[in-house]
Amino acid sequence: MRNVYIINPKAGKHDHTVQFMERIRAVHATHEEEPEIYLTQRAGHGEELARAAAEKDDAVRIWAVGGDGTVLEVVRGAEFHKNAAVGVYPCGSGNDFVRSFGKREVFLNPENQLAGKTVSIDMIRTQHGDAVNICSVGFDAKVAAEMNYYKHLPFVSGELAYTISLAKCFLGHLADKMTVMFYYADGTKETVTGEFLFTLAGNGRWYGGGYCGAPNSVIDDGLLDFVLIRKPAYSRIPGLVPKYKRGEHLSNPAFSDLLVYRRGVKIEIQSENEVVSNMDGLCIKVKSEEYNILPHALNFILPRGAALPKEPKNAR
Ligand SMILES: Nc1ncnc2c1ncn2[C@@H]1O[C@H](COP(=O)(O)OP(=O)(O)OP(=O)(O)O)[C@@H](O)[C@H]1O
Repeated sequence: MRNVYIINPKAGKHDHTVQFMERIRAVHATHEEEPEIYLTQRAGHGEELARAAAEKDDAVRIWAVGGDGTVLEVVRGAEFHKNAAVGVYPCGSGNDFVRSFGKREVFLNPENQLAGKTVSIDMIRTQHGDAVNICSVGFDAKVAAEMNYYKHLPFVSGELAYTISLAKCFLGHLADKMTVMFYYADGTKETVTGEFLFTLAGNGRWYGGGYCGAPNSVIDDGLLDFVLIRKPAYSRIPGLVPKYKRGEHLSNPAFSDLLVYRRGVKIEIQSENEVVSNMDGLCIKVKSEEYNILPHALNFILPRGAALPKEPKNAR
């Protein structure tokens, strides 16, 4: 079994490469193994390195060492390769992807990683490349795009960056007229129209540096959770944001006139205006978007002490 580490030295607030390489070499030495360690040289390099590692036919574990952007690159390079499994050392600013499985510390422990098991998880196909965690269109995607600037400022955590960006975006354009078509697992469809703050497709649960946008999402069920929030009055927003952040929006009465919640295999979104589409933090402008489930597209290394998210009791 080969062990490949793809380290993004630009992830997070400081370069942890040297410290990390020492720990990795030490833990593999106890197993008499020599890991392969690569540093990303530029944006997109992680995907190239992961693909090159996965395309050799032997069994390989590829660890993304960085934040959610690094995870996305490595995942895109390794998806659909049966011989390859992807693990994560969350060293970025937000590190939202691993929150669905457990505590960050569990993932940062190399012994936990090496004692982990491989599970098969779903991914999301978009018109602009695949994603693994959460995709969204509208206001919260605009917040994610803005946040990419703030999170690299000194003393600004991923969570604070999201909050600053949120406050700034609330001063601008809030909602867009959208036509949204849901496709269900039984082959039926449903169309919903309205003025929406955003439309979200969750495979994982957390995004935006600690916002639980898809609290019921199960990452290996072959389905996506769709969360749409209609435009609220400005005066309600300060009360809604903390509840949304905690993932209470699916059950809290404060959202009952605003929430559309569905679970299916595909969503098509058409917007009257150009809107931002966010794929695991990668943002582009679109007028239409499509998110499809890719069942069991990725082998994922679940470290010892972490667990696959299960559907919460009384979720439906
Ligand atoms: N050598 C490099 N120079 C500049 N950018 C790089 C380099 N290597 C990778 N990148 C880019 O850095 C971006 C940010 O990395 P990443 O998302 O992992 O960290 P983060 O933004 O701190 O964490 P998070 O996304 O969890 O908030 C990635 O999208 C990646 O494309």
